[in-house]
Amino acid sequence: MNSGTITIGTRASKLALWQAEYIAGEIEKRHPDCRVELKKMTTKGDRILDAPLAKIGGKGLFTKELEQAMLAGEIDLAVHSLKDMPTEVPEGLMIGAITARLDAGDAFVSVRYKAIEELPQGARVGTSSLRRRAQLLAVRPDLTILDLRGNVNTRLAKLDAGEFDAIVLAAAGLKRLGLGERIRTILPRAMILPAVGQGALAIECRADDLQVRELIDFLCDPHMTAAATAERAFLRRVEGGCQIPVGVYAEVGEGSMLHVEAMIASVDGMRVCRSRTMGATDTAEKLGIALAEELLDVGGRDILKEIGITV
Ligand SMILES: NCc1[nH]cc(CCC(=O)O)c1CC(=O)O
Repeated sequence: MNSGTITIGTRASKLALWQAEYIAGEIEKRHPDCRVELKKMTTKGDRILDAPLAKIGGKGLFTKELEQAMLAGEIDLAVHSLKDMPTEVPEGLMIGAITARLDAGDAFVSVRYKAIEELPQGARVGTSSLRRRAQLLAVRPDLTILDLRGNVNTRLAKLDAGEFDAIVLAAAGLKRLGLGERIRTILPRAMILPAVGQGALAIECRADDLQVRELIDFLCDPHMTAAATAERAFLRRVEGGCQIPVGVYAEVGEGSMLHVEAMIASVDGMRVCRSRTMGATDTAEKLGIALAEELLDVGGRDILKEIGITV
């Protein structure tokens, strides 16, 4: 940060830009004498568009280049979708703030059909997420799940071109882009548990940059921070990324208790291990780990072993 100017690094997709501009606007509103600049960057996840993320492998596909630029001092902040952030943050960096979620849910989007129940036998549903695939197949084993990658606008264009009968996307991304009217239904959490951190933004900064840390502190949502702590602890314990079919959702409810719900499924949706727990918000990390242990013990470990992950 030089003379009141902060540089935010961002991916160049419409959604990433919207998110970075939103955070830049919030910072400037809160700190009128601070100027925020955006620096567009490309990540590995942006360059490889023809393969499912689970097949590309590796963690931090959407974050690594931004993190390297931050460590090199070229940018001061990176704004990410929390769900794109690996559970381990590189040495020297930290998540300085986690915002409230816009919407944690997954959206059912279709030209012809209003809801998943209306889809005919064998209907073609587009998603490259193993989590969505498994949970869709668990309730509708007849569906044909087809790979669908690309940014939100590309995915909608493929749906509109008739490649799919329906697609499933994060509701938050659609809403942020002003495409909320494309959502036919939000899939209920009883059917589809979201990805870790879905719908929330993470603002990453250098751990030793106290000035910037203080500047962004107002963006922290305490309830979401507790929820994210539990969700990310769960994911860390099951060694997950976008490579495995896991879903988890935490929320601070009545009496300030943190409720956590999670699932591990086989890729074909035939087996789903699902459970929930609750406790005080300051035990978020423990709750997430305990839930992971429970699910591993009731079948999750075997499911992960089949896809080559030993925990
Ligand atoms: N996987 C890519 C990605 N990362 C964040 C979002 C949406 C916004 C969010 O979840 O906060 C999306 C698109 C999607 O899953 O449909």
